[in-house]
Amino acid sequence: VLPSLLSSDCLTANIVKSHRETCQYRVEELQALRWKVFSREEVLAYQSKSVEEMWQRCAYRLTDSIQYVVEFAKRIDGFLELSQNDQIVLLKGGSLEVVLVRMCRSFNPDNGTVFFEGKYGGTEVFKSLGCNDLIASIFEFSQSLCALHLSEQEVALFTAVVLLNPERAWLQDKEKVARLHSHVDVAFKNTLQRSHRDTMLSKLSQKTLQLKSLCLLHIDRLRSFLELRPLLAHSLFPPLYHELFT
Ligand SMILES: COc1ccc2c(n1)CCN(C(C)=O)[C@H]2C(=O)Nc1ccc(OCc2ccccc2OC)cc1
Repeated sequence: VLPSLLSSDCLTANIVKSHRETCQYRVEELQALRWKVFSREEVLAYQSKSVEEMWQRCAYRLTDSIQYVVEFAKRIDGFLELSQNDQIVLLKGGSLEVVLVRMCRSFNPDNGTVFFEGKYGGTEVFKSLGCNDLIASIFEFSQSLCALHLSEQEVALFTAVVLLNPERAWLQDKEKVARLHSHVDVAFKNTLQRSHRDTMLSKLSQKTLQLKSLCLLHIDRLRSFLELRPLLAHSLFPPLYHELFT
């Protein structure tokens, strides 16, 4: 038992450290900004932006976050030992899922606002995107994830489990990813048991299903936005966003 517990604790420490180094904003910073809510005028300004400009702004903001998720993945013991192909498959399939889990740290459940471009705003800020169902689902997901009151350690381990998903299509060495995934899963379960939070596991598996449908909805809304503007994708979005989602 001892060796596996030691290695599991080492992996937990590595993942928590990797999260802390790549989480982009510390929770304290995000909490301290909660009072900075967009004014009526600022909301109206966002709502008068074109669909294209709003999609571009969101794509750039999300791509900022995704770059931190790429760095998080690279610091997880074992990730860089996977083939390049499998590293890209896991990031293509999981980076937005990780961003959406991390986003709960920058969501204020008391007034249903999320951090965006320096202040907090509600769903009305994103109206000109023209995909209120995607935005509503993201806010509902953040609200329900906040209700679990995940610690930073739990966010770190949960996002590592989400990222190292051996069921992603096109993996070359599925067994190798499955071994890495099971090590992280054991580390996560040990951590939850020690803090008597193992009731969390069933709730988190539901969250994983919701993440999958959220990301499919994002791809679907992005596709319908682009099918009317075929040439725009290359000029409008950061290359990484384009590479991951189109
Ligand atoms: C990792 O956690 C976080 C949380 C928040 C932020 C960040 N990181 C990076 C810094 N950031 C800044 C600078 O604004 C925040 C941000 O991106 N906020 C934000 C962006 C887009 C939103 O909805 C639109 C949308 C969501 C999903 C998919 C497609 C979408 O639209 C096309 C909502 C909020």
